[in-house]
Amino acid sequence: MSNDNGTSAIQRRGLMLVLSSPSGAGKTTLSRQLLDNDNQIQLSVSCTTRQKRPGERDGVDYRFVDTSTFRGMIERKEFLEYAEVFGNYYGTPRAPVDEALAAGRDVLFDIDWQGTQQLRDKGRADLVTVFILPPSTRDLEKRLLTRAQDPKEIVAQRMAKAADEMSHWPEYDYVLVNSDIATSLSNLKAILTSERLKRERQVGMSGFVKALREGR
Ligand SMILES: Nc1ncnc2c1ncn2[C@@H]1O[C@H](COP(=O)(O)OP(=O)(O)OP(=O)(O)O)[C@@H](O)[C@H]1O
Ligand SMILES: Nc1nc2c(ncn2[C@@H]2O[C@H](COP(=O)(O)O)[C@@H](O)[C@H]2O)c(=O)[nH]1
Repeated sequence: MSNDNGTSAIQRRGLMLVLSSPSGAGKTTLSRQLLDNDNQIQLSVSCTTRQKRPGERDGVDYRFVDTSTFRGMIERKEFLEYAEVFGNYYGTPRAPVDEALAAGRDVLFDIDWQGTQQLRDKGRADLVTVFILPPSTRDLEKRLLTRAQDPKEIVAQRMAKAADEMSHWPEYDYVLVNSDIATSLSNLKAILTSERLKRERQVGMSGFVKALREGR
């Protein structure tokens, strides 16, 4: 695994980049753009019991499962975290995350504050958390309506929860106000780059410096 500061083949530990926000602030949009721009990070595909939206693909956007399948996965401890959000279950399958991190790859999570708290409670050293805020409540509602993928009553339900969800912003390492998507993407990439360059994540650095000091 190489890092991004010009030194190649220096091994580093993978990190877990978590994005949370009130529904409609732009997590999914930002995640897709980040994944398109960065080949060292992969999406954690969650399981959910909610209905598939038009255009969503099973196994790509989510794994769509029924409630009894989800409960079975809880019992078998197959989730790294799970929560009930807007009346449906959502959970992060554990195995793909463990595999990616072990291979030194980064994992991107689009999960709510409850799931983030569970990961934090497990003391995951590789956690980097980002909360995304909309520029205004009006913009948030406009985004949910123009996304045009949920019925009006679902949009109203999500708007009713937004204030509660936004109260969790101080629990996160970074906070972005997603006004302009290009600026937000650039800020997110800056966070990722800085976090990757942290000394403790560059586990191959000691060997590299040793070789340098020996004149190799
Ligand atoms: N900076 C932005 N400016 C204008 N529109 C945006 C911006 N970011 C996202 N959007 C639009 O807002 C809508 C909601 O975005 P998105 O689906 O990414 O939100 P989300 O936070 O993932 O929501 P959810 O939690 O419901 O999955 C989409 O139609 C998207 O194109
Ligand atoms: N705790 C978890 N929350 C999750 C997970 N996957 C998605 N989510 C969050 O649910 C809401 C609603 O998502 P939507 O796709 O129905 O709009 C949103 O806040 C997601 O971040 C998960 O695995 N665990």
